[in-house]
Amino acid sequence: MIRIAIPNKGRLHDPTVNLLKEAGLPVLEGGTRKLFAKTTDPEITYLFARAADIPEYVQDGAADVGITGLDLIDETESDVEVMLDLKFGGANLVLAVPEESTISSAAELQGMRVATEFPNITAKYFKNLGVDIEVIKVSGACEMTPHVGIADAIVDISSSGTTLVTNHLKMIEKVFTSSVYLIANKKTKADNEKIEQIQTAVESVLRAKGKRYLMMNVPESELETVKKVLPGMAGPTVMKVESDDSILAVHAVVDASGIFATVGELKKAGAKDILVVPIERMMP
Ligand SMILES: Nc1ncnc2c1ncn2[C@@H]1O[C@H](COP(=O)(O)OP(=O)(O)OP(=O)(O)O)[C@@H](O)[C@H]1O
Ligand SMILES: O=P(O)(O)OC[C@H]1O[C@H](OP(=O)(O)OP(=O)(O)O)[C@H](O)[C@@H]1O
Ligand SMILES: [Mg+2]
Repeated sequence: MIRIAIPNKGRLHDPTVNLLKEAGLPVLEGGTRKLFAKTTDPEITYLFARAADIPEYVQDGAADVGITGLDLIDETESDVEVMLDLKFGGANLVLAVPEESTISSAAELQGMRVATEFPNITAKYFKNLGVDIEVIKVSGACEMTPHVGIADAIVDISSSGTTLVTNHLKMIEKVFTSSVYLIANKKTKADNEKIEQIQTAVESVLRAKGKRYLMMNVPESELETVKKVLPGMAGPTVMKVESDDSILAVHAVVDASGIFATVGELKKAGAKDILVVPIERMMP
């Protein structure tokens, strides 16, 4: 039995549950108040936990696999296998000072106080720079501390940057870049087929998100021109259309990012009846 720890609430809960669903491992009989849930595979169960606790649960074997933020993994210095960047929940830990402050670099904070919810990451960061500071640990509302004389600067999570601006703070350094990762217990991970399958399934979803499946009809005479628009592929699939000898059906997987230009070029090259279809999962 493999137990996967996933965030029980907060901003990481929904995207995690969605990704698992897309990977073919939906959370069944879920609900935010439950501790455990099943999925379609009888050998996998979900354990709902606080995002911040997940790294230690996985390290200690309370869960075999986990999904949580890299900042939380680093902060807890958990000894886990970091397997895969899931490309959501992106945020930076930033060093910030009051708008009116003349301090513009970490080095200038020598001997000063820095408030944070991430004392370990903060201490490591300043130690690496050889700058002595006092870390003030807070458990929330960190942005307020420089304005009430508790700290001279903060290290806090920033994604849109709105909170900093609202609280009259400015970023002076980026301390840590985080996103959500798939992690595993180091002992269980070794040669565990089920964990490998979970990784493959999730990876296949991420890979597919950047791609689109294109289907089109192409007059036989235009095939070579159309093929030139679809470069870098293993080659499109070309099929005969039963009702019309002069028309070929061409299918190809293309990058989603360039789809606007690709469709325009295909049209110019003579392709017709173009369909752009999302791909659920892609396994190499
Ligand atoms: N704008 C953001 N603010 C806070 N955390 C964020 C943000 N964007 C991404 N994250 C990531 O989310 C994780 C924190 O999730 P967590 O569930 O603990 O916080 P939350 O959604 O703010 O919930 P809570 O209400 O319990 O604070 C961290 O890994 C963090 O990097
Ligand atoms: O750059 P932004 O997009 O503004 O996001 C950053 C803010 O979001 C988080 O707070 P959250 O909303 O989780 O409140 P909390 O402090 O109660 O956890 C974080 O602690 C920052 O304050
Ligand atoms: Mg929060």
